[in-house]
Amino acid sequence: MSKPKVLQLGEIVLAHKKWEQLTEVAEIITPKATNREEFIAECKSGRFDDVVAAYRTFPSVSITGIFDEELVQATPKSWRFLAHNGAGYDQIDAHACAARDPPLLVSNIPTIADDSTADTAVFLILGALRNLNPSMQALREGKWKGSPPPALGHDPQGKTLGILGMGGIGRNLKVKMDVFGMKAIYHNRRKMSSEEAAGAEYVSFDELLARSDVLSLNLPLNPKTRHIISTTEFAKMKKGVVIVNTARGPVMDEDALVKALDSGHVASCGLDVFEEEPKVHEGLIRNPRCVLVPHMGTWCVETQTRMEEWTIGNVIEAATKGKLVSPVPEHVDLQ
Ligand SMILES: O=CC(=O)O
Repeated sequence: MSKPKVLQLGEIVLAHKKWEQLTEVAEIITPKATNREEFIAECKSGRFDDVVAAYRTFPSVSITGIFDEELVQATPKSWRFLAHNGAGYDQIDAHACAARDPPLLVSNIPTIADDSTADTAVFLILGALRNLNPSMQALREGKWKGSPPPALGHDPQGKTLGILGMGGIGRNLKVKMDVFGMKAIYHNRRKMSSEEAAGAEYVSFDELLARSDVLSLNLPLNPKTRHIISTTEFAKMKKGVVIVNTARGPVMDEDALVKALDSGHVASCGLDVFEEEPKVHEGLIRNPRCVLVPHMGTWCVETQTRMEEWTIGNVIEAATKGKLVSPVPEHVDLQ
């Protein structure tokens, strides 16, 4: 009997052993396309007609483009599963995938990225709050702390950490920042139990904005959360607030952030994600009070290995059992 076909969209960098397990149960094919137009043509050409599942990475978007309605409609009906190697799946329109007949079911990696992403947020909180970046920059320019030295930073102890989005990463961050003596409040679509929120206090969105000394964005990007933080929201925050974003750039209006930084209303920020990656707003680059990291929240051997392994596990389950291990929340009831 022939093996089910799996489409590989993106490289396997670390989890080679797990990939071997997949090759024992599935035949792997790779696209010939080098851009979206070619990929859609390849989908329509019949070359993927027996594909049942695909493995995909973030960078493979350079070949396929985003999985929107147009692309989803071009995929063959045999292709039922899309295993995404990442926590955030904003490159995939989960609703268009669900609406296809039959649905194209999507999985992500639910908890594996929590530690490393929260760790990145800790780094950014401390860096931005303590105002470490100007003198780190001055040191490399041979100017020691810089002249005059930068404004004094602030201790995290006793400050209020506002968490917008209390999922796995928000919760993980809350627990870690307890050690630094921060008091955590949060806002989320739904109020969680005290245990789920690790004891953080639930507040309304406006109260979160008004009370936070540091505001950390930990929510997924979707049409409802795009620019959830913009001019109106900055105006409701304390003067001197610190903003940290390890979620997705477009949840915050970058132009509005730059204006709030320039006016001094926002004291400093720590960003791992940007609105138009890899482009970074000039107003952020020129401002030494911005701690900037080029989307490296999960850039660690251990996490990346586990992310690849988990995603391959989803593909194996799909190819051999016709279901996913960790479907995205929108698709849980569809399989
Ligand atoms: O940004 C990283 C992820 O969503 O996994």
